[in-house]
Amino acid sequence: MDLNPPPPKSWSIHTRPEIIAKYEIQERVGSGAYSDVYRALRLSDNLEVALKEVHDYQSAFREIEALQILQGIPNVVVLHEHFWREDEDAVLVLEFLRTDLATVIKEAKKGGGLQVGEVKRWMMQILCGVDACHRNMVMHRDLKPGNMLISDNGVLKLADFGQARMLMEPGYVAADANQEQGSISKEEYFREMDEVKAEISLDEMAKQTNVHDENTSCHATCTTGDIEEDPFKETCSYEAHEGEDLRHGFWTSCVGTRWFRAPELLYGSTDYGLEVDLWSLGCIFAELLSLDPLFPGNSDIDQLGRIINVLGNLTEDVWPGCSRLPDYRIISFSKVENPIGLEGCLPNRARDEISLVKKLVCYNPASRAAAMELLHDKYFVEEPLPIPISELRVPLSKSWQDEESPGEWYNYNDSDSDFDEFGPPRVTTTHSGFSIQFP
Ligand SMILES: Nc1ncnc2c1ncn2[C@@H]1O[C@H](COP(=O)(O)OP(=O)(O)OP(=O)(O)O)[C@@H](O)[C@H]1O
Repeated sequence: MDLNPPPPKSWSIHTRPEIIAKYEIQERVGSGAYSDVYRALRLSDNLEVALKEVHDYQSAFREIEALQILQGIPNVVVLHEHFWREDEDAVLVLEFLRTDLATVIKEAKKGGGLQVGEVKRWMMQILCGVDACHRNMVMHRDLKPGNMLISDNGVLKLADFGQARMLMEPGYVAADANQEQGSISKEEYFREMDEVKAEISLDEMAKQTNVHDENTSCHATCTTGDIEEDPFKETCSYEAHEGEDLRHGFWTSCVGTRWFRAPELLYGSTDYGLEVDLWSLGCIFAELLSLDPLFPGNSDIDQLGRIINVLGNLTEDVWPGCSRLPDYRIISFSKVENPIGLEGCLPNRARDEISLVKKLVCYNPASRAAAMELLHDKYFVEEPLPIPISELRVPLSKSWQDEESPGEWYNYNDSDSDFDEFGPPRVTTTHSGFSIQFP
């Protein structure tokens, strides 16, 4: 159902002379946790663009940096230019993309479904985009169908890099569906990422001060370094701006949209990597196959509960080392005797489709297949073949907000609501504090 957009959070874009001198603002077409997005025309040539006014410093910084690194990659949204002056919100000028993968799924569910050849072509485009991000050591951290925008001619583009992290200096070869891959192996890029993370000393981290904006969300953090420095002084960097909790590691676990959030994040990991994107990919692929979200949790505990009901309990047998996850001993679930398995979530789907999802939706991050590997999966070269991009059915517009969406960051910090929704927990005291068990 298309609903009217809520009122914009700011009208400042209409009063910015440097913007209205170059663009004619048409209408607001979307908004997110930190942004308002407008359709506009570039006065010089009438090109349709999206003006994304970002109300959060860190989010703007990350998005601009990631899009600059990923410039020229066919499956990533184009950043034409940006405006960002002191004391003003950043405004990103992006290519305008009318619809998204969430709308494709919604339309398919309304009637007709998706043909296997269509599913394969959407998947391949997603894989090309994610592979390019990972080759450039960009961890997106918020992959979901609504962040996969689609052009009128069927090209899918990853968007919304406001939560992305740059893991190291860019320079890897961009992925292209028609190009031979292999300039860097999965092992290499995960190893290099680990090395880079190891190089960041805790001393350096300790110099940083987090500034939490309680009115926005738990990932709205920045550092004193951020504020003082010109954000674009360095063309590339590995930023150690996170580290909310130096006892654990370098990253915040508070990222991504719940339904697509990897179990290591749900268990509070701060030492995770590109594999969190691979989990999200698996959830998106399952949704393309079933037209329903794989794990539509209504709280973080419910999210974990749903995953456990499908994959079984998380134990050292399935993921050696999982018991060291920060919240592993705090949140425990009763034994699930008969997990339904991914087969149970994808009835009527072929074995090779389920096995593709299994390569991504698995507890142990090290077992998840890299995007590059999946691009070479036999699934994509077997009949029925992926249909040409020009034959994809593209919705004419985007459904506004999904009424059933998990509400992104809504109530993330409200742990009480999580517990209420899941059922009565059993709380016991332990030598290190307490433990909560859910039925
Ligand atoms: N390039 C674009 N072309 C057309 N519409 C866009 C574009 N970029 C964003 N939008 C629209 O604006 C909405 C908000 O954008 P986006 O998701 O990037 O913002 P956000 O504040 O980072 O969101 P989120 O709350 O998901 O983190 C999107 O759902 C989409 O509808």
